Amino acid sequence: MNIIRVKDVEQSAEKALEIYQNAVQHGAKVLGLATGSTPIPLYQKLATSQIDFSELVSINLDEYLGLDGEDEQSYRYFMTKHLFQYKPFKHSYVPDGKSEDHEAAIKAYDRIIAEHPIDLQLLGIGRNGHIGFNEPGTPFDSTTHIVNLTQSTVAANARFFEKESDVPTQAISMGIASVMSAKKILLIATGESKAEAVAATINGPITEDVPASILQKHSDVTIIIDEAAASKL
Ligand SMILES: O=P(O)(O)OC[C@H]1O[C@](O)(CO)[C@@H](O)[C@@H]1O
Repeated sequence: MNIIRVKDVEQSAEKALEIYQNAVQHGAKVLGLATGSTPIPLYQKLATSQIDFSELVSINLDEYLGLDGEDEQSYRYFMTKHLFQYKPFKHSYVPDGKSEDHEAAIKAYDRIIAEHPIDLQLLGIGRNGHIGFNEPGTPFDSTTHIVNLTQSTVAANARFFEKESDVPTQAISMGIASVMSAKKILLIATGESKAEAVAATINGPITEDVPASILQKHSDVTIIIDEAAASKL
């Protein structure tokens, strides 16, 4: 694991931008993307950068079940708002949260990942160590699947909704094995609320109780953390 400690959120985004510039210059063709508040400063820098994504493919980690791409709370909408409207990709895949046939949507997404091997996978991390929507207890060999969100995750994501009861309780998420299949992984964690999860991910045992701890087994992981997120290392 390559740990990059930075002073604050701004520096985390600057450092992450360098990694994207380098990856695209070296021929990256498929970018695994994440949502949540952590990646927003990076997306702002990518949106105003000189990088051309029009020949690249993006594959997003997850999508709430029951929301379609036009729903302002959907992750497709989030990605369009923060990145795709400024930097279109050749194709941007997001799991289908509105499919009537979840099994078909899951199989289709696994096929997309198999046909487009991810060169650089961006991750945030949940306060409970989740990656994507892979909550604690998710098998390390999981591929795309339907997840039941924990109360901690529903509460953490409620800030984007009118009220907590509006937060979907299920999502369709790339699995941990799907994430681990990426050639390179970049995890960004900022803020005190992630300090425990970061310490468990980097120094803790590899356990399904902390999904991100599996990253210790990946050959090319970079973790960018600010001082607050590094405070329990
Ligand atoms: O970056 P945030 O908003 O703290 O979210 C942390 C994690 O929670 C999720 O948004 C899922 O709830 C992940 O996609 C994200 O990595």
